[in-house]
Amino acid sequence: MNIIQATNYQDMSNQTAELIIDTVRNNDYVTLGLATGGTPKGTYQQLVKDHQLNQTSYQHVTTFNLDEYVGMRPTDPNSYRYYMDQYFFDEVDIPEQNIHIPNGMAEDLPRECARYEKQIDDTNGIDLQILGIGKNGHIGFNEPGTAFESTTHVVELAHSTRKANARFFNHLDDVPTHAITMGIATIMKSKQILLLASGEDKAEAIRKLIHEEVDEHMPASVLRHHSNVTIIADQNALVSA
Ligand SMILES: O=P(O)(O)OC[C@H]1O[C@](O)(CO)[C@@H](O)[C@@H]1O
Repeated sequence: MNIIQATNYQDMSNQTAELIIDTVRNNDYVTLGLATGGTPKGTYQQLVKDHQLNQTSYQHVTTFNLDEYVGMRPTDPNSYRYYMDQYFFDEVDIPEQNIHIPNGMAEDLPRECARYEKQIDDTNGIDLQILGIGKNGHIGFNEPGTAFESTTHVVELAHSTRKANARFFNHLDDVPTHAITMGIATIMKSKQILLLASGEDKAEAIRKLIHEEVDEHMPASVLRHHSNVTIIADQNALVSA
């Protein structure tokens, strides 16, 4: 695993954006795997800035998001679709038909998961996957104990994850209990992975990821079995590493 130490959140965001921009500019077709949450917001801001300043185009880019809440309409401000529109898609020239996010409103959720997984495979897989990390080591919404062989599936969110995400909602009770997420095996099929982490809150998870053994109770640890992973973390997230 490569580890890039950034000085702070802004530096982490700038360095991540530069790597994404390089990939987007230097390939005729690119499939990006995208993450939500607080961590990648600054990266999207940099991508949008670069699109406005340097006209980096996303016409040839296809995207697959990691996850979406079950039962949440895309127009709900707390949905990940809304987040992506707000911070990235509405601000660049990506064609609507190139955007993919699991449909949390699907009536048949297992079927939606299978459809999403197949769509990723049919697009020839993800070239560059962006990941955040939960304090408990989750990637996407794959909570501790998720099988490393898992593909896109429905998960029940850990209480700690709902609590952490409650900051985006009015009340903890409003945080959905379930989500659709790419599985660990789906993430591992990506050709290249960038995992971002900022702040002391993530230091313990990053320490375990780097130093402890690969174990399903620490979902992110699976990344040590991937041949092209870069951790881009700021100093605070690396204090224990
Ligand atoms: O970036 P944050 O907000 O700390 O979240 C970390 C991780 O948790 C999630 O938001 C899910 O809880 C992921 O999407 C994200 O990668």
